[in-house]
Formats: sequence, structure tokens, C-alpha cells
Amino acid sequence: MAEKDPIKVCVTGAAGQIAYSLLYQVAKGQVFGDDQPIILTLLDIPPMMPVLQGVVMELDDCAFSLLREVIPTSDEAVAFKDIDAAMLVGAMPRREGMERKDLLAANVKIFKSQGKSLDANAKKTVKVVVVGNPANTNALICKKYAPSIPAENFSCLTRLDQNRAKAQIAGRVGVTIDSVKNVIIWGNHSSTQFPDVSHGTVSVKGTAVPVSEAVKDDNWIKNEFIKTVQQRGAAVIKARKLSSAMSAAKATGDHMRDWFKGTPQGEYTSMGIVSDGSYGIEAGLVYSFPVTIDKSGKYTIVQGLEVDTFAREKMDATANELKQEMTTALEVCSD
Ligand SMILES: NC(=O)C1=CN([C@@H]2O[C@H](COP(=O)(O)OP(=O)(O)OC[C@H]3O[C@@H](n4cnc5c(N)ncnc54)[C@H](O)[C@@H]3O)[C@@H](O)[C@H]2O)C=CC1
Ligand SMILES: O=C([O-])CC(=O)C(=O)O
Repeated sequence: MAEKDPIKVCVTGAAGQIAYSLLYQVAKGQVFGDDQPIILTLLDIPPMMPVLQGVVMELDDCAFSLLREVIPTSDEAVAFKDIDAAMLVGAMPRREGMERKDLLAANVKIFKSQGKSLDANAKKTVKVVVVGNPANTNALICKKYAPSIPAENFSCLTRLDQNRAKAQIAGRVGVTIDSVKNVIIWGNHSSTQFPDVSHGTVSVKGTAVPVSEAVKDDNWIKNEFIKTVQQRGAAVIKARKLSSAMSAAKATGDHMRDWFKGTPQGEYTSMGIVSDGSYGIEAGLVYSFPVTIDKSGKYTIVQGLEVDTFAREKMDATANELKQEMTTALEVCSD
């Protein structure tokens, strides 16, 4: 069979810690498919160019069969030229004691500039995932400054939260990770996010049962579980003195793979997307919803899930935080 044409993929923050794990997955074919040749563009800031050269040397030395070309640069226009996919990782990470929104003033302007440059340089079909924090609001700003690219092409990463939630449930029940399905992350990638297992299932001895039936401890689900997932990033920072990188890279790969290839039959996944008003969430906010994705890469918000009073309160609290972040971000970007 004839070889596919290469796709062009940009990773920003390419000299940083998440990129170091992410680039391996992308170049190895674990994200876009093991028959999909890749051209990589790698963006970082000028002082990081010597470090980035080292990353390029290592990419060469990996001898990846699918990697056709690597373009390291500190110029957004070069990095975004005709790209099919953008993984916007480059931004300052938080340190111990900070909330992710404390990064807003420092990071949001990066996404204003990159939104403008994507608008001018990327393919109009480009799929963008924002990883740099505060991820939802950075994605909102990026989209705002790229008006010629459809809003549904912008997303932010909440897959790491979903993976964390699945791991907690699998560990608690004592099953493998793939036995846990349809765990949802609603809202902001922050400590107000709502990890919701009320529509999820666990496969126990070959039969799918509701998570609550498998866990048999609603108090744990409503308290410790939610808090553990909400605070997991902070716990990793406390332990490592650096924020999550291997797991963040894995989640970014998972997010993009599902977006390009589709979600498995009967399963949904969570991603931060521009709200269309579903579930009463203000249209325009970048909010994490459960979605299914078809083989052509089009996602649809899962509709009709029952929302009880407990869930409603949590979904609204995280939406309110996002509204406040949006107001601050628009102020920061107005000059
Ligand atoms: N959404 C999520 O689930 C997660 C998000 N993060 C966030 O991802 C971001 C990156 O984290 P790390 O890789 O650990 O940080 P890092 O500090 O190791 O790397 C960040 C890289 O971005 C570069 N950079 C800064 N400004 C840039 C710009 N304007 N254009 C291109 N590159 C730029 C830096 O020079 C650095 O090389 C942070 O904001 C972190 O908080 C981290 C984990 C999970
Ligand atoms: O917590 C942080 O600052 C990094 C991050 O977003 C995560 O690990 O989820």
C-alpha cells in the first residue's frame, strides 16, 4: 500500500519536561497511528534553543521510522505554518502552594499571541489542544484570537484528570484500568473540577456494573475520591518538586489520538471544549464535557445524562470559576 502523506504536528514548550515524554509518543506513532508519517515543528523561546537542539539530536538518535522532518524554532509563524495538529504545552508551570489560576497573568498572553499566529499560519482544519495552565482559559483566549479557525477545533486537556480518576477507581475496586469506563470530568482543569462516576461502569468478572455498585462506598466517592483527583497535580508537585510530566504527556497523546481516530464504541471521553450551552453551561466557556468522537474526528457532547442536585452544584461551581478566569484573562489581554 502507498505510504500516507505526512501530517505536520507542532509541539510548543518543546524543550520542557512534558514535551520530553510527549515527543517520543508522537514520533513513535502512538498518537496519530503507526502508519502515519510525521513532520514535527518544535517551538520554544529563544534562550531555550540550545536545549532544544539537544532534544532534536535525541529525536535523530531514536531513529523513528515515521519521523520525516524536525523543525526547531522560536518563531511562531514557522512553528504553525500549515500544521494539522498543535499541542500547546509551552507555558510556566506552577510551584508548590500555587493554584493553576495563579499562572493566568503570566501565561495567558502566550495564548493571545499563539492564537493570532495560528489564525495566520495554520491549516483551518488544525486541531489544537492546550496543555499549558490555566488550560481552559488559555484555550478560550487562543480561540478568541484565531477567529478564522472553527471554535470546535480548540480544546484543552482534562484527560489527565480522567486518567487519574479511572486509576483511583480501578485501584479501589482491584480491577485493571481498562475495566473502568465512562468516568467524566466536568468543568475546569483546577481544584474545582468535578470528577463524576455516576454514569461510569466497572467490569467485574466480565459484567459491567455501575461504579457505585462496584465501589460500595458512596461516602468515599463523594468526598475522598473527588478530592484526591482534584488535588492530584498538587500532590505530585509536593512529592516531585516538579509538576506532572510523564502522565501529562501520556494524557495529551490519549486526547489527540481519540480526537483523530475516534472514541471506542460505547465509550466517551472528557475534553475541555467551547460550550454550546449544553447542561446549562454558559456558551463560550471552555468547559470539560463528556464527548464521543467519530472516525472523522468530529466530537459530539454526550446529551441526556441525569444531573442530580449534588452534581448540579459542583458543575455550576466550576463554571463560575471559569467565568471569573475569563474576566481576568480578557482584562490581561486587553492592552
Ligand atoms: N492540563 C494539564 O493537565 C497539565 C498542564 N500542565 C502545564 O503544562 C505547562 C508545561 O509544563 P512543563 O512541561 O512541566 O513545564 P516546563 O517548564 O518543563 O516546560 C515549559 C516549556 O515551555 C517553554 N515556553 C515558555 N514560554 C513559551 C512560549 N511563549 N512559546 C513556546 N514555549 C514556551 C519554556 O521555555 C519551557 O521549555 C505548564 O503550564 C503546566 O502547568 C502540566 C501538567 C498537566
Ligand atoms: O498541577 C499542576 O500544576 C500541573 C497540572 O496541571 C496537573 O498535574 O494536573
